[in-house]
Amino acid sequence: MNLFDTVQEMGHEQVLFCHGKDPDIKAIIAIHDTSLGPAMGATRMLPYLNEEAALKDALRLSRGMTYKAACANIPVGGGKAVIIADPAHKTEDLFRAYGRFVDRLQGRFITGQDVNLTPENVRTISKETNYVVGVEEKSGGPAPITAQGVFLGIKAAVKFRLQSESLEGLKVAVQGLGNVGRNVCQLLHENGAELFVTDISQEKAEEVKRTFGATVVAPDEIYSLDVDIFSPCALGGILNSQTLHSMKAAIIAGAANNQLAQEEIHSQMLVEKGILYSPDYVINAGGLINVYNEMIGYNEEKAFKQLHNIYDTLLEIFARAKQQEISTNEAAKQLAEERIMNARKIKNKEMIVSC
Ligand SMILES: NC(=O)c1ccc[n+]([C@@H]2O[C@H](COP(=O)([O-])OP(=O)(O)OC[C@H]3O[C@@H](n4cnc5c(N)ncnc54)[C@H](O)[C@@H]3O)[C@@H](O)[C@H]2O)c1
Ligand SMILES: N[C@@H](Cc1c[nH]c2ccccc12)C(=O)O
Repeated sequence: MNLFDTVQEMGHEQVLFCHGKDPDIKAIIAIHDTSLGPAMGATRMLPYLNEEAALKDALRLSRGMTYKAACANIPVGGGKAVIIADPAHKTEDLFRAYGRFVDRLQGRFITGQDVNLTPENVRTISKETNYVVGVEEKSGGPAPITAQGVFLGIKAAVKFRLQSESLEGLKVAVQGLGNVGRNVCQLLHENGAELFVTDISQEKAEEVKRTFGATVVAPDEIYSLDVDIFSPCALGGILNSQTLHSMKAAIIAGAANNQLAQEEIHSQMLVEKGILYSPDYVINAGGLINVYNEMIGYNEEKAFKQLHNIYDTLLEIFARAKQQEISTNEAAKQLAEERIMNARKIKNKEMIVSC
């Protein structure tokens, strides 16, 4: 990877390589854009195959956070951090060293819990910096609100693609029954949908089968089911040439980040197959809305009002994509970039006035 070319192409403001000897720490903090406000992005910990894979993850996820905040109309920018390590080797020293790196950014980057971090780990990071959210879980953690946002996104897609206000009798395949996926199943079940589910944990799948009458399928069978909606709530990269080839669903709407394996190729493939795709960073903004509201003083009414924007924003994106004959992914990007450009123009005007 040609580092500066990539960073320039993706529009990042700053990428920090954090290294320490004692304790041994390797982390990357990617700040994509702060036009709308400080960069918010949770921290994940993974034993990446190589450093390039870690960097790619941080760059792509941080850009996703910028677009996520812009589409959700939240006045923050996008960032993301990855700690390159095996989660089996967590230590207090490691998280405190990481916290000091975050603190040195003096609020340009605000972080919290993502893949393989626990609320306890985030609490340890917060011993070194105040620029952490979700420590107290004042609002009950982000997953329930993320699931509600996904549910609203599914309803918007059903309205646009199937011209229906109801989910009654629709078949939905849910991949991943973790914190978000299980809540999505509950909301779908309560609204009359028929569930087909999978998880690598047999225990989770059996529990959802018992509780919501779902049909359990093997992990590699979930993509090709004859269903109306596919809701990916587990991993990224699941929309690829192989899975899309056999996909029969009319709608894809789920919580997972970075669903498209290769953005341009696979968003185009979705258009060609006539599948309506709800861009991941639009439909899964509930978690960000939640932590943002925690940061400014949690107000449930306000948070839910912002959450409901997901429904209207998706309808706007679908209509824009149809009108311009572009992918929904491209339409979402356009919307986000317009909002960021407007914010920059206002900032520039304010600077001229105050000069
Ligand atoms: N938690 C949030 O608020 C939030 C917000 C935005 C986006 N997301 C994204 O949504 C997704 C789910 O988040 P979560 O908090 O529910 O995570 P989680 O870890 O609680 O759940 C993920 C589930 O997926 C299952 N899984 C993993 N690999 C699988 C596979 N190959 N096939 C089937 N199931 C598999 C796991 O066993 C687990 O049950 C993630 O991609 C996350 O980045 C979550
Ligand atoms: N990880 C969530 C949002 C989130 C949860 N906790 C956070 C802390 C800081 C910033 C963002 C978050 C997402 O991908 O949308």
